[in-house]
Amino acid sequence: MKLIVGIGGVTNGGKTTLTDSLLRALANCCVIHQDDFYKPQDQIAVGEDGFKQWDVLESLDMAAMLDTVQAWLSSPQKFARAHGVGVQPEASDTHILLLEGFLLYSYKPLVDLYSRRYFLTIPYEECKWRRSTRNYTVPDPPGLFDGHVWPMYRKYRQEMEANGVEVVYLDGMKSREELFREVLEDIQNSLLNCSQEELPAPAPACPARPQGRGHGCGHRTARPAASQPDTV
Ligand SMILES: Nc1ncnc2c1ncn2[C@@H]1O[C@H](COP(=O)(O)OP(=O)(O)O)[C@@H](O)[C@H]1O
Ligand SMILES: NC(=O)c1ccc[n+]([C@@H]2O[C@H](COP(=O)(O)O)[C@@H](O)[C@H]2O)c1
Ligand SMILES: [Mg+2]
Repeated sequence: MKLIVGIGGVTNGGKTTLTDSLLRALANCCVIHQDDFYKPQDQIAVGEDGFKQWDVLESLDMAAMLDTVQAWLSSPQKFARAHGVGVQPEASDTHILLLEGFLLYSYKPLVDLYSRRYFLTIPYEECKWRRSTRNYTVPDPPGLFDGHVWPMYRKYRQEMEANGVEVVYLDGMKSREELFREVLEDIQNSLLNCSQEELPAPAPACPARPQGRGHGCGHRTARPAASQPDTV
């Protein structure tokens, strides 16, 4: 069984922190960080606003990211070994790939590959404050947050919602521990549901189980969010 889980959402929402904790807790689990697919700095366009456009999809080599996901899909065991992840023989049928990044659900060829799409949100003020404490490889010039980062976040999120991409919203104001427990439990439940679907048909005496949609576990759509925190 293969499960691709997206840990997406706003910059400084806590994606990398949460992903690191999940990676330590889950067996046979690999990670792909979207940040690793930034194009070289001299290929990042400068907008009419004068800012380098770090927060647009075109600044990322998404085709290369997709290739990496496909390499995992074609052989999770080989991928894990190549990335120094020990494969546990007793859990070897189940493999999880975490995709982590701020624009995970805006690149069409990737969108349907997720079994679960999480989306971390935090309010504007908190985001601006956390961002001011971060050191990126290229430091933010004055005004970048209000002039580029936050408007692009709003734009891509609105597009995602308008396109009907179903995500599970996570409130990034919760503690690291609470978020970790919530998501770990949810992933473990997904694994249980998937393994139920893969069981042979029940014996005639048992009540019939509802039929799956025939796409396999890795291609099911994430359930819609129960509620969306009003954070934009
Ligand atoms: N749940 C949380 N509550 C408060 N601060 C957090 C939380 N998760 C992460 N942080 C802090 O917020 C900043 C951004 O976290 P990070 O995981 O790098 O976010 P992202 O990858 O979404 O940009 C870091 O300083 C981190 O320690
Ligand atoms: N990794 C880099 O080379 C680099 C350079 C400049 C800005 N950034 C920033 O990284 C952010 C995305 O990463 P986080 O979601 O971890 O904050 C974007 O908002 C972008 O402005 C990254
Ligand atoms: Mg990060």
